[in-house]
Amino acid sequence: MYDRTYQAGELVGVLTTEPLGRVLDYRAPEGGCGDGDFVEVPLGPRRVLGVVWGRGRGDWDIAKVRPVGRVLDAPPMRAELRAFLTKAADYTLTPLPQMLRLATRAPGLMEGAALRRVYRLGGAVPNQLTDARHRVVEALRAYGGAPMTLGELAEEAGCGTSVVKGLVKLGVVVEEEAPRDLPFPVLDPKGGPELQGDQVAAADALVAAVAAGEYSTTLLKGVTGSGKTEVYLEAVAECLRAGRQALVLLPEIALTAEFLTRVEARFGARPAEWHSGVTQTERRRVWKMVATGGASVVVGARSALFLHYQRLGLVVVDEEHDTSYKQEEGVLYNARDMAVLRASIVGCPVVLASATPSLETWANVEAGKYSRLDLSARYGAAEMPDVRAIDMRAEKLPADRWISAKLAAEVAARVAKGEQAMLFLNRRGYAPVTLCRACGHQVGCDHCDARMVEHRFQKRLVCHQCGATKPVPVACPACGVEGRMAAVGPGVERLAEEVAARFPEARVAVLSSDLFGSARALKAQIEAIAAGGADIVIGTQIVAKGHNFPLLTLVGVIDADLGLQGSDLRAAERTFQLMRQVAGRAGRVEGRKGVALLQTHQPEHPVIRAILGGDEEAFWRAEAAERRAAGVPPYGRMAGVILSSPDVAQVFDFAGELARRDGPLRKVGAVVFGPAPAPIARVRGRHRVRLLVKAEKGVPLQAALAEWVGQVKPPANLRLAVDIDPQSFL
Ligand SMILES: Nc1ncnc2c1ncn2[C@@H]1O[C@H](COP(=O)(O)OP(=O)(O)OP(=O)(O)O)[C@@H](O)[C@H]1O
Ligand SMILES: [Zn+2]
Repeated sequence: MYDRTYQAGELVGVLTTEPLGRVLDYRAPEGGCGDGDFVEVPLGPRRVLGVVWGRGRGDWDIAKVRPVGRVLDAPPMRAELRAFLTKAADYTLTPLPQMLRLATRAPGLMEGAALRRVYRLGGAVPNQLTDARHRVVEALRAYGGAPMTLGELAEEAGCGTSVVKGLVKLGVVVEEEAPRDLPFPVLDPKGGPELQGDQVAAADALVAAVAAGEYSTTLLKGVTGSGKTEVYLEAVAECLRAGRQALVLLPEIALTAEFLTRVEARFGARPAEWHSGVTQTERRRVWKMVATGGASVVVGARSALFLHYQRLGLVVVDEEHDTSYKQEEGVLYNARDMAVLRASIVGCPVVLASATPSLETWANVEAGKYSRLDLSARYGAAEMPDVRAIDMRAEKLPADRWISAKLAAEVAARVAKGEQAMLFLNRRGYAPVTLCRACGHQVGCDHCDARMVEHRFQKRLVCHQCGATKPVPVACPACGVEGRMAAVGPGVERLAEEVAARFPEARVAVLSSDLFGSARALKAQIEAIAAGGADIVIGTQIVAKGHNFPLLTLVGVIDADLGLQGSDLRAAERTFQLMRQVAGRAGRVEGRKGVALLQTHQPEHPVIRAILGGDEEAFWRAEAAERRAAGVPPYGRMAGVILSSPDVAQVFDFAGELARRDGPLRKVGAVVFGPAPAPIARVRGRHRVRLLVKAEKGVPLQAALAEWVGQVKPPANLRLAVDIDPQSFL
């Protein structure tokens, strides 16, 4: 896609974010325009944002072709990004306008540069602040001193604007007219820790890859606590020296705060931050600065892949196995795979870091497509934890208790020594089921085929599918008998109750994504735990990822079998990754050896044995052999088609017709399975039906899929989504 310029009046194609299904023809404006220019074009009565996308097609009534309104004052979109969007759209079968929307999600793109009034911390030292005033100061600190508009600041602090104005009078907060969009401070690549053992060779290899300035993908596999982060930050440093930009993707916003602090310590200033929790003002600044070179390092969530890098030199995907890299709503894409695609188009290296890589990545290494670097020991003298099973069949626990005597004794021993214990249960809320003891009825959601989960903290039942809530009923909604509704099974809140009863002296902290109003509150809690502010930590999967709790020496997994149920083809892989990851939180400091105890009803299960045995390569080989035999990913290809409609008969009829007209799929040897009701057969009042397409690796599946679904036009209220390489089968 080479760039051309067009003289005034020449026909140009313009791609907009409107769902039109095609690039529209316009005439180049006075002064001409070029490929990639951001333009404002008339569309019906409106003016919309677009990007010049090649020469005009000329297949439009020439008398109706209108001129481009104006060329915007923004750096043009590079050919590289246009090519990436095109290929990503083709790969995920997403209409191009929807892809463009991912790349233009910055506010105010159509406005020019101007001054605006912003607020930042001033010199005056605050003392004796009211609660609301204190929150304003904290909000400014949390964003590392980045200025905010009055509205943003008041919203972040949860107070009225008069509180901010009051602080301005005191000199604690400064009000000023600032040019929009200041560049980010320059990061200093010098310094960094002295690397040890196999860290040295790994960092050298990554630095060399950055210096080469060519596409390559490297798996950086290192046991938990081995220094993967320190190693890839050396590659980031090399990128800074070479005057290129680095992107570090993290799987979860909750991890960014800790990570930014770490980058600041290493490079002397904070990098740009990009995710859904960032203010509009800051988003706009990041978008512009990335495009003009005023930001050299971006730390972000998957959507940071769609920024307009001026000179991208490195992409790091941390915890590359993490399922949250798969976007499950709107455009269905896997950020890890798209990172590799973008890097291959730009011509820069990708680092995939993980202690427990995905089988996809492992297989790509085996096939010689990716290279691999290993860090086999923890940093310093810290040792890997012992992992052991507790056979729950022998434990005979009463029905409302979940901590075995063995685990309880270990917890008590840690608490007595002043160390920390973590209890892991991957279930939010108080109890997964609310049941009537008189008739057996289970309370379900009114809009979904899902049971309501009791959240005692909120005093409500919550649907984890659609978010609907209702009070816990006193009388059974089915039989009307009062006072027999009972909570069945444990969630973290209920586990916390058991812990409080059994260890009344211990300080207990519960970490679950729904218990924190903001990322900041969660960060504060994590810091408090790291500093020794709790004896027992109870958590869902947010505790498994990336955190460093130096005092933690015991991890107890309440139900190691939880992930093994169900028919997901990745159940074994996911359980293995999660258990190894959570066990890896224990004993991260030298002299404090850690232990992980897995409560299980099936200690002989091959996956549980693999987790205990710790022979990872053997596990991957066995898992790979099974998938190969079954012809499923990564050794075969899959695509899911999810159809939904308020009308159950209509959606089954339509799915049935699609399944019968499978000619385009058969041409490439692909087979369609279904239709079948989706495991969650109704969400938000819509009935859901799935089709699954399986094909051999290497066949042109996307083209066949496009032809196949293109044969029949869905009725107006039926939604059809194609999920290439599906990760979840709900
Ligand atoms: N060469 C080094 N010099 C000083 N400290 C180091 C070095 N390597 C690692 N560390 C420290 O050891 C700890 C673990 O390192 P790091 O967080 O980079 O490991 P990781 O492999 O990314 O861990 P995880 O997979 O568990 O997230 C950190 O506190 C880090 O600062
Ligand atoms: Zn629901």
